[in-house]
Amino acid sequence: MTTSRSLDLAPVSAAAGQMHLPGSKSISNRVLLLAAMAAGATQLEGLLDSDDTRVMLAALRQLGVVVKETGPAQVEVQGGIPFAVRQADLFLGNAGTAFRPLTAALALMGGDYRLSGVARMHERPIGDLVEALVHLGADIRYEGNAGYPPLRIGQGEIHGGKPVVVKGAVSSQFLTALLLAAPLYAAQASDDVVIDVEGELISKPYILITLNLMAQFGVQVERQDWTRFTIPAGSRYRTPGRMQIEGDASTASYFMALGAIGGGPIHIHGAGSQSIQGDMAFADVVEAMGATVIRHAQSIEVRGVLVARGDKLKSFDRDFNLIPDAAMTAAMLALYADGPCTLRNIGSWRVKETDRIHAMHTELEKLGASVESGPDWIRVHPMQPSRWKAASIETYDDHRMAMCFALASFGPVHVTILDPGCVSKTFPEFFSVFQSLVQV
Ligand SMILES: O=C(O)C1=C[C@@H](OP(=O)(O)O)[C@@H](O)[C@H](O)C1
Ligand SMILES: C=C(OP(=O)(O)O)C(=O)O
Repeated sequence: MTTSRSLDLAPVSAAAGQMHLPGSKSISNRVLLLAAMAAGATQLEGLLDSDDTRVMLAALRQLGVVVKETGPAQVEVQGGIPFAVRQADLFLGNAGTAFRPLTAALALMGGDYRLSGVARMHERPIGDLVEALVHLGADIRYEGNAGYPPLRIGQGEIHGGKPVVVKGAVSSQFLTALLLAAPLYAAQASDDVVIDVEGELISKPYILITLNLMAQFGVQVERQDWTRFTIPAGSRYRTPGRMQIEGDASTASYFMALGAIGGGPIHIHGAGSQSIQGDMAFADVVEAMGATVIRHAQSIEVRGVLVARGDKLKSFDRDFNLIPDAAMTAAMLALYADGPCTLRNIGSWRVKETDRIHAMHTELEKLGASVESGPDWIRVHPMQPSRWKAASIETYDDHRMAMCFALASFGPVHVTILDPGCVSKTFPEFFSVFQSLVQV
């Protein structure tokens, strides 16, 4: 039964069927901004319709960018810089992919802006990005705590010449933000724009998404390893005319998992071997755990074991730095493994929609699981059949907590998901799609 406050999931035994992924969040928010910065009209097809893209769309419209809805999941963006509106107060919810890139773009736009979000967004760090932009001459002030939103952005005096230095250990979105915004001043610059990464860079595959999409909008970035990125002087965005957005690979992870523990086959349409998203590597994770994966160009099929009948997946001890979002799904699969599963190098979980290491640890224990965790790792022990406890799972306003814990319904107890509506951050229809694929 569904209420707005909770969703009761009865034990399920198997899963099979077909599903179509909603558009990729990471790609949708990048191409909305790219299309807004590229002169002329861009048709975007397959756009994600969720909280994170709605705040980006609303912000762009507030900034004077004309965006017309031309069909389902389809918009036409009339781009051009600078944006027409030079003064705006923008609310960006909890969308990192809107907040970070808009901070960089608006810092170079020559207007006066205020950027804020939900309370949790004001606890998510942005200092490394602000520091890089301020060194470049941007005028950015913290309205509350130093290092965190809300931000006030003024006109600044951007000076080129030196490399822009950014740290990448807290979030790759800071580098993505600088890269996406770089053509705003590379267009007029007489020298190439150089961005250097200081120290470790996490979540690297997301940078490849950024570079790929910038190239589709006419800007070729030269990458030297993961330390130096060069945007040629004179680079400016050109509209590709039309762009098809692929399905969301992080969302695909829940359905790959469903095939792996519910027998399958689950056929996931919208992203496959041609995907530009790093989270497609979650297919390798389920494969290593014993599932059979068939990769098509734009879809993927997963068959697996029947954990409700007592079958087991193989355990793992793995570094998940490259796929931090899909990693949460792997933590759930650990319940059905043949030994303890360790997820390493996931320190960024602490600063996402919630402290995900804490949240996962706490909620898995409510189900009866034995869990250990440290600053940047978590270990989940497989569930013994007699240990399962019916539980109400807190979701901490984190869409991935809600989507992950749906996978607990393969245990023998009822699982209640609290505030299931929080899936609207990236996949408002998640639970109806999930329920259409499972059998009691
Ligand atoms: O650039 C992106 O689209 C994203 C990068 C990742 O963040 P971090 O780089 O902060 O790990 C990821 O967790 C987030 O959901 C989307
Ligand atoms: C970390 C996430 O989101 P954001 O884009 O807000 O960083 C996520 O979707 O898991």
